[in-house]
Amino acid sequence: MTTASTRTTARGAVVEVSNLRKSYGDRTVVDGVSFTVEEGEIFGILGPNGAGKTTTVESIEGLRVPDAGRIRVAGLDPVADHAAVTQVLGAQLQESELQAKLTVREALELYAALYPNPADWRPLAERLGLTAQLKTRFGVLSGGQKQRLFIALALIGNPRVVVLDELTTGLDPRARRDTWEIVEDVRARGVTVLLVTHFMEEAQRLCDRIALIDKGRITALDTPRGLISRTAGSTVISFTPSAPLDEEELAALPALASVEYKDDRITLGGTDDTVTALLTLLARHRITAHQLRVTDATLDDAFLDLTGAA
Ligand SMILES: Nc1ncnc2c1ncn2[C@@H]1O[C@H](COP(=O)(O)OP(=O)(O)OP(=O)(O)O)[C@@H](O)[C@H]1O
Repeated sequence: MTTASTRTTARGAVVEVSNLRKSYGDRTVVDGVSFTVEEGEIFGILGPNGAGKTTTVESIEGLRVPDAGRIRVAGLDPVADHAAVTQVLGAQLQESELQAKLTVREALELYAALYPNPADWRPLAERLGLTAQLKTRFGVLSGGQKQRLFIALALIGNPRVVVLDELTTGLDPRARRDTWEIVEDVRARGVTVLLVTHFMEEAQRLCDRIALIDKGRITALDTPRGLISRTAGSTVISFTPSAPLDEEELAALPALASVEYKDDRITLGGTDDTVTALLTLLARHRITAHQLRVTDATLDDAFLDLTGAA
């Protein structure tokens, strides 16, 4: 289980979003979104397709102009102070933004030249495992290598905040895990990370806090653990009883959220209180619980529960 959610982070807000609204025609796609990102945290934005995630982060980057609301990045307005914001905020490029013929080294040099105090690209390339690819053209890099280059380019201006949108989409599980380690390393160096993702496992592993966005609104904002504990049935208990159990007695267990009977196995959703009471009930009837498993609900369960996407 990740320790990310237990880190202490509060060093002051570096990104502030207050009552952000954006419509396209008569469709409101961001409808009063507010949150703050603390310096040094990995803040996740999670939500179904079309929820308004990219619109929100691109407004923070100053690439879209909000209809209403207030955004500050390190105290700066992303639209009015756009040039200054690009110096403190590094954004991941989209694939279409790099020419296929450019080598990794040329891309690093080109982007370093955009900043007054860029990072030295050599150790950056080394850290991201790109040293062997410096002469390779962008067009022939693997998906994982391209993502590493995008992370390097997002970091080359020594930003305080980096925005990573759909970072690991299309990567194989190995490359995805390698990328997660890189993101953790970026944060360990004091950079605040704003991460947009579809992957629950990624959000659970990396994020200190997550804003769940659905239909342009934040439906929950908490640590991964906090989101899971809001789920009805955050603890899942399954077992095979050695003798039949009274269904009414089971139904009366405290904090019980669900009961499922399948073959001779019983699965309950509940809390720690449910587990304790179940064990007492079993002991009272001298019933043994074979293959007793007690597991936590996952962020997946919380997501479905909290976005109503089930
Ligand atoms: N420039 C635009 N013009 C018109 N509609 C747009 C524009 N950009 C986004 N939209 C619409 O706004 C809604 C939110 O889009 P957005 O890209 O912010 O969602 P998202 O949560 O990032 O989705 P996904 O996970 O699919 O990338 C979508 O329905 C999208 O079609």
